[in-house]
Amino acid sequence: MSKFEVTPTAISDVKVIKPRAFEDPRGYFMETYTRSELVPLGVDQVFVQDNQSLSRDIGTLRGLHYQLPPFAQDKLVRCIRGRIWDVAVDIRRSSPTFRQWVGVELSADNRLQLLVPVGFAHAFLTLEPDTEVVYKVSAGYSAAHDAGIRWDDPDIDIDWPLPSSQPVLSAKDGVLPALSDAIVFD
Ligand SMILES: Cc1cn([C@H]2C[C@H](O)[C@@H](COP(=O)(O)OP(=O)(O)O[C@H]3O[C@@H](C)C(=O)[C@@H](O)[C@H]3O)O2)c(=O)[nH]c1=O
Repeated sequence: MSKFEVTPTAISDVKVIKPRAFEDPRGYFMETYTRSELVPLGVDQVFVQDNQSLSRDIGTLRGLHYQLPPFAQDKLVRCIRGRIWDVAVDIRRSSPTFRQWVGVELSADNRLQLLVPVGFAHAFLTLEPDTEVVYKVSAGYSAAHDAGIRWDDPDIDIDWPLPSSQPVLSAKDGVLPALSDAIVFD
C-alpha cells in the first residue's frame, strides 16, 4: 500500500498529496515526502530547497508569486501550524486553463499538501493567527527572477475567504502588476 494518495485538482497538473499517517497512542508518524514512493504516482519533480514562513496575523496573504526561467520553481506546499487557503493560478499562455485558479485548504490538521508546478503563480491566505507554512522548491531563490501578480486581479477573480475586508500584505505584494501586464510562461 502506497504511503501517499495523489489526487489531481480541477487543473490536473496541480495535485493534492495526502501522506498516510501511522497513528498510535502517542500520536502519529508520517513520511511527508518520499521520492521513491511519489515518482511512480507521477510526482517526479526534483526539489533542492525547503522554505518555511510564519505569518502572525490571520488574513495574511502572500502572493501571487512565481520565478521566471531558468529559476522557475515547482512547489510542494504544506501547513504545519494553523490553516491556509492555498491557491495556484495557471499562467501558461498556451494552456486551455490559462488564467484559471484552484484553491485548497491546507492545515496542520488535514495534513494535505499542494503540488504547484512550474507555470503557475502561487499564493496563500492564512485562516488562523500564527500560521506556519513549509514548502519544497525545485530551483533556488533568485531575486532577479522573482515575479508576481496582484492578488485581486479581476481577470483571475480568486474567491478569497478573507476574514476581514483587506488582507495583510507585504509592501512588495501591494504593488504587483495585473496578469495582463506580467511576464508569464508560453
Ligand atoms: C522566497 C525567498 C525569500 N528570501 C528572502 C527575500 C526577502 O528578504 C525575504 C522575504 O521574501 P518574500 O517577501 O518574497 O517572502 P514571501 O512573500 O513569503 O514569498 C513566498 O511567497 C509564497 C506565496 C511563495 O510561493 C514563495 O515561493 C515565495 O515567493 O526572504 C530568500 O532569501 N529566499 C527565498 O527563497
